[in-house]
Amino acid sequence: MLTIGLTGGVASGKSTAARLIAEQAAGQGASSGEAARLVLNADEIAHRVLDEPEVVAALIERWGDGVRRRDGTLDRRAIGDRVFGDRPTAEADRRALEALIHPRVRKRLMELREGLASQGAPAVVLDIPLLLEKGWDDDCDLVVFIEVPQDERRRRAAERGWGPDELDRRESAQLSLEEKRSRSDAVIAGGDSIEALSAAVRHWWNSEAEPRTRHAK
Ligand SMILES: CC(C)(COP(=O)(O)OP(=O)(O)OC[C@H]1O[C@@H](n2cnc3c(N)ncnc32)[C@H](O)[C@@H]1O)[C@@H](O)C(=O)NCCC(=O)NCCS
Ligand SMILES: Nc1ncnc2c1ncn2[C@@H]1O[C@H](COP(=O)(O)OP(=O)(O)OP(=O)(O)O)[C@@H](O)[C@H]1O
Repeated sequence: MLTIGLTGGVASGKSTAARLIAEQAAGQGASSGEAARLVLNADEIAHRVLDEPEVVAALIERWGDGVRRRDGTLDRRAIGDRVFGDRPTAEADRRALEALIHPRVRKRLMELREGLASQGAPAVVLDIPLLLEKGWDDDCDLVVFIEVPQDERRRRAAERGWGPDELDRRESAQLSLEEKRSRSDAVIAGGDSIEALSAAVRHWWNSEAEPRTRHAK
């Protein structure tokens, strides 16, 4: 099974690119559900981990009731303010959060990947924002950088409801775009339109990835 990892700037549309790659991997005639199961999204897994009772308890013990919503679940916005903000404690808080969340995300990712391999899936696409930072690219046969100009990414971040500085705060907690780009095997332009992204993915898949599916274990 070919393992493809995605990287890029924040709000570069990695999830959209992942879906398009998975559609190529699943092949013509595959349903959208069959393609979607080939994508493993670390943000989604991390959000589920944040619902685990021992994780909720540990974070409330660290930060108090300010990170808890009325219904008892964690308030991701409040946690984001602590770990990406300008507070002097932000970096230490982020490291503590990652130390709690990442081993659980990693375990789940590996289980899901094993499951796909045992079902004979042709490929898996890892949509993991911190792929390179955490060395999880070691698990990948191919790493793809999704390139989107910063003003377009800012526009998409604003559509998510993020304030003007949120993208910079999060990006400054990640490797530089230059490093992500230089450590990738391929660069796919994802700024113009979904149609252009789709065509670029198709071209890359046919020339670089599909031939590898025949050799990948
Ligand atoms: C801080 C949290 C609660 C904020 O939740 P929120 O819903 O606002 O953001 P979401 O999880 O959707 O992440 C959006 C983007 O923020 C960036 N981001 C998230 N966590 C981190 C981090 N630890 N370091 C750098 N950037 C990050 C990524 O680009 C990600 O795609 C959440 O991101 C979190 O729990 N982060 C720690 C776990 C983690 O590292 N997740 C990333 C994948 S493993
Ligand atoms: N090539 C593109 N052209 C136009 N719009 C796009 C393109 N790629 C993604 N989008 C749009 O941008 C928005 C964000 O995309 P998506 O959900 O894939 O990003 P994401 O995966 O959340 O971002 P991140 O890279 O931070 O993980 C979506 O509304 C999506 O439809």
